Amino acid sequence: MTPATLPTIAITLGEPAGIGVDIVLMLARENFPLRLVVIGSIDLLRQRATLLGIKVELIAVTLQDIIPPHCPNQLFVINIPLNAEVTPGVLNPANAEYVLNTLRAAAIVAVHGLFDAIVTAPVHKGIINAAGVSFSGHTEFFAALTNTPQVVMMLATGKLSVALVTTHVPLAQVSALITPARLESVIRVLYTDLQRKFALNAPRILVCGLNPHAGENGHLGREEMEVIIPVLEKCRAEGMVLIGPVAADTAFTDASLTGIDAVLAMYHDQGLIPLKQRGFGEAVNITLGLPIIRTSVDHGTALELAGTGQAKPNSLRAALHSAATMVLRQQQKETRHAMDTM
Ligand SMILES: NC(=O)C1=CN([C@@H]2O[C@H](COP(=O)(O)OP(=O)(O)OC[C@H]3O[C@@H](n4cnc5c(N)ncnc54)[C@H](O)[C@@H]3O)[C@@H](O)[C@H]2O)C=CC1
Ligand SMILES: NCC(=O)COP(=O)(O)O
Repeated sequence: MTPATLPTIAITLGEPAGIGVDIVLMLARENFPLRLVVIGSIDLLRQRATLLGIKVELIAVTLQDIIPPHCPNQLFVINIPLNAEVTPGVLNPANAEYVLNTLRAAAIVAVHGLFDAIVTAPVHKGIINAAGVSFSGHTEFFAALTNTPQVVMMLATGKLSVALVTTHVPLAQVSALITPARLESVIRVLYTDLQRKFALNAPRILVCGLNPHAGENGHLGREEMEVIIPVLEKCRAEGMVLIGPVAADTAFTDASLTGIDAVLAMYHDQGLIPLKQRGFGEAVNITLGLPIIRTSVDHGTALELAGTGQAKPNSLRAALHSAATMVLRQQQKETRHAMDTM
């Protein structure tokens, strides 16, 4: 990779009272072949760096600037001003708009192709809602900003990738949300992006049932018979390899996962408990279906660790690596396509 082809990646700092700022500063000390631009408050970075004893040169840039390859202990920053002073660990609804502004800026630069990908540090969904803005997550926020009708949340660690049919919704609403239309479009996005972004020609997807024992032939719930099985049959008829619906309680055993590229879980905790059990702190959250590349950490704001130096940057490092890999894969595909059409 020559410096000219190094991906440019934007990182948003997330909730200012959380560990997002800390782990970005920690990662800045490392060496990696990328161009990095932080989107967030330069004052906040300066204050937290002092608190953590991290020596870092912070350089304010604009969208017109060319970003050089990353050098350890240096960060280029698109400054988004805070609305209020920040005390690590203490949430303040006054800064919710600041957080949303960082996400809006990141989406704009990615959609317009100024940067190749977005990596997000964690936000606090509760405080944004407390500030009066209905917000269920980056996934849904970026879907709305980019007018994307169907996005899919997928977390990956090592060989396990888990995608979700429903994301941040109350458990009581899950069954009603598992409609044939939604399930089919989630499967199509997952299948297409496993091919496009992960270079899997014929992905093998293991689909969980919703009910205990995948409904036990309708005796323990009817969603499998009425929704899941018909949709899987329709998609299989097009050649997709879809295994299931399988009982979710044994879907994540090593035997069950052999030869599987991704598991499709029906709801958040069905998929993310086993995923985080395997690799919490090392996994990556990827939004499939977006017109931009977006990855994130697998953890939250960990308010109690902010400013202590105890937060680990491993998941953020993995999220950067994963975004860069997807960018390079896309660049190679575009180059091949250009050569084919010459
Ligand atoms: N990508 C995102 O924006 C995400 C945001 N969240 C938000 O974060 C907030 C807090 O969520 P919680 O359920 O408490 O989860 P959490 O992930 O913040 O904390 C769970 C446990 O893991 C520890 N932990 C988390 N990240 C760590 C790190 N990098 N290094 C060392 N230890 C770490 C925490 O100290 C805590 O004990 C919520 O508002 C939630 O919505 C949660 C997950 C992802
Ligand atoms: N459980 C994953 C999570 O909360 C992160 O969601 P998002 O902010 O990436 O949509």
